[in-house]
Amino acid sequence: MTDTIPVLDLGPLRAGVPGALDRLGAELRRAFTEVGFYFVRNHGIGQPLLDETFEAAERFHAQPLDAKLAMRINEHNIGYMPLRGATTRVNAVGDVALPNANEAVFFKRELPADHPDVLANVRFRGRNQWPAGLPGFREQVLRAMDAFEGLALSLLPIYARALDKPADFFAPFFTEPMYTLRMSHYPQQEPTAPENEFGIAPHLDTSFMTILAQNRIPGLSLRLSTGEWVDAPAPEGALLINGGMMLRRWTDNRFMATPHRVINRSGKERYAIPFFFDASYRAVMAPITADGSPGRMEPITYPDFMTGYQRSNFHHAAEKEEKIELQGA
Ligand SMILES: O=C(O)CCC(=O)C(=O)O
Ligand SMILES: [Fe+2]
Repeated sequence: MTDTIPVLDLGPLRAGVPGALDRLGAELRRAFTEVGFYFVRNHGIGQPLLDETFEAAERFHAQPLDAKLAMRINEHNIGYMPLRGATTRVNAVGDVALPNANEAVFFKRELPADHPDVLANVRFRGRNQWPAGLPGFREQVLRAMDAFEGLALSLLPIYARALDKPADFFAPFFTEPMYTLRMSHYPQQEPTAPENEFGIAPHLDTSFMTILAQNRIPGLSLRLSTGEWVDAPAPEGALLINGGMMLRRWTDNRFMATPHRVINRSGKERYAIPFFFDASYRAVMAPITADGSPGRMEPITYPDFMTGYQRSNFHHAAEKEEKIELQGA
């Protein structure tokens, strides 16, 4: 399986070796036309930072339920989503009836109280909610998000070259990228749990790029283009990266978004810290076609895309959307 998922070594690029960018671009193109996932090595994010972020996720979820519910997820998609708070209804590979067996908390870029988007209550531009009783937690989350953002930005020239664009092609779209750090807790699923109960059901991410730190507890699997589900390997020191629906759409379906799922029958508690990375809030993403033609999809922004998606997948969003629609009616 490590044979199947390409491994991109960022060492030569970071060392400024001539030709490294174009070589990585070719490898990335292959990754996104054949698999939809790739590993990066020599990515520059230290293992201690990742370990401490996993620990922070564990500390967060170990709090009493009341403390977590005090920062319940809101219309900005920031805060705590209780166990079985989401059912994967769209993008699924099969029919999924049961809510996902995970609880999660979501953080976005830290915005000051007087930021114009905060003052105007612009959707998905709200302030983070932080737990009251966890010293050092906020700082840890901010450190992790900074590190993941830095890595994601450093990969953009590779994406540009993979699409035969100049290295700085993506820069104007990512002046203040949107991102979300999700800290998930997958309780052990009982051996007697129904077949169609998942930690997270088969889905596509919405993102342009998802960075996933290696997990010591297995459970993640991917669906190859052959239709076969395979367990994701976890090579030491590497990070797993995939593209979601935004990448697929923006590349006019040239780059694939690959279905994946989690089942936690490991007999242990499992935590995950995926980082979802997208263009700036107001960036207009018109299809990047091979021949410069307009492409199949309409140009779209992050909020327009996300509001369409949210309506179908998150229970809290569905309720909110209904209220919003009623207000507008
Ligand atoms: O828990 C994992 O390993 C992956 C989680 C995932 O696919 C997601 O949160 O979108
Ligand atoms: Fe995912």
